[in-house]
Amino acid sequence: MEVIYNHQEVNKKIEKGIALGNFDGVHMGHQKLIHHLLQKCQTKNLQPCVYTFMSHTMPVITNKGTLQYITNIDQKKKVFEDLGIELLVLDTFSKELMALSPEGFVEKILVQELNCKEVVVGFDYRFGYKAEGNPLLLKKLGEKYGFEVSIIDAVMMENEKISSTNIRQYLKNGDIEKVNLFLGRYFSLYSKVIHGDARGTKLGFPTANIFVDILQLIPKAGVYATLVKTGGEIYKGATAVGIKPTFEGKTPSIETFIMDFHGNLYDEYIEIYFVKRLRDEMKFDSPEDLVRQINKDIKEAKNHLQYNLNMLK
Ligand SMILES: Cc1cc2nc3c(=O)[nH]c(=O)nc-3n(C[C@H](O)[C@H](O)[C@H](O)COP(=O)(O)O)c2cc1C
Ligand SMILES: Nc1ncnc2c1ncn2[C@@H]1O[C@H](COP(=O)(O)OP(=O)(O)O)[C@@H](O)[C@H]1O
Repeated sequence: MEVIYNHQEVNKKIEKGIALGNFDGVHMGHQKLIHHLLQKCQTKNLQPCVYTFMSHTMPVITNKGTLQYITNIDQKKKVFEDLGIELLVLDTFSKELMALSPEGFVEKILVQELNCKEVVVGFDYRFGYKAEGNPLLLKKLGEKYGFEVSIIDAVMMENEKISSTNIRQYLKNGDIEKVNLFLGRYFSLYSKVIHGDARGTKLGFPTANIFVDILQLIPKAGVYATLVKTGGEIYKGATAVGIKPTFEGKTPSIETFIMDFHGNLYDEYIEIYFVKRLRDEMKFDSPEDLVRQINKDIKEAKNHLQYNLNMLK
């Protein structure tokens, strides 16, 4: 899959089918949309492309601060590539772009720059100045400029609409199983191993602490059964999310004891897949009490994970 960071660098000669949206999470609804696009592209011999922005557009449009994301750019790239997208355009949501009317966006970006012959969007897609354009307008503009538009309905699961907003709420509540159901894969964090307080080894449980971008949405504080990918291998893990109240911690950290692993992970990138929430984070009276509980957590995590190890590629 080719990744381009500026619409001006796209090869205009190639006719494309394009999926439009923010795609945070690349959840089951997004995946349905992508599958629809791939089918259309195959029938019409078009290059399947996703056109999206480096950062979410809504906080910029509504001027409401920032929005934490479910999937970072690296993860989005991987999921789109795995789905079969051939070109990913990660454009900058610039002032010029923002100022384009809905028709201006269609004419300048979709038609002139991207050579678009097919567009697929979700039912709630908005575009153009102040997000004034909707899917019906896009359909009309498609007739004028010569491309077909498909509008994909919300995908439902357990009587609920799958949406990035719902997934964000479930993550905040620690309902990781619902998050995983809606994503159609395990929620994961992909980041670099950093130094912690160097206490883990002394306690008998070294933990790989990862760097967390303030824009990354993380699951509710607590202990989780996780799978950990490092060096191409997958291990079982027990991950603590929180401030370590036992040690009067203040800043949130994410740290993982990796089972059957020995080695140095500092500065390596690891991916942590959240499988099940085990308990809330607690303040223990002594480090010994914490260690007793960590032993129990590891046993419990192991039990939950024994059938899940093969679920990851
Ligand atoms: C499975 C597991 C569960 C944990 N649960 C708690 C907890 O409930 N409360 C707490 O204060 N710290 C908890 N911790 C975090 C430990 O306090 C932490 O691993 C230790 O302080 C080492 O930190 P360091 O890596 O920064 O040196 C947990 C760690 C693990 C691996
Ligand atoms: N089984 C393991 N699980 C997690 N980290 C391990 C393991 N074995 C060795 N390590 C290494 O030990 C480091 C954690 O040691 P720890 O004493 O907790 O220090 P820190 O506070 O810097 O995280 C990890 O970053 C990793 O490099």
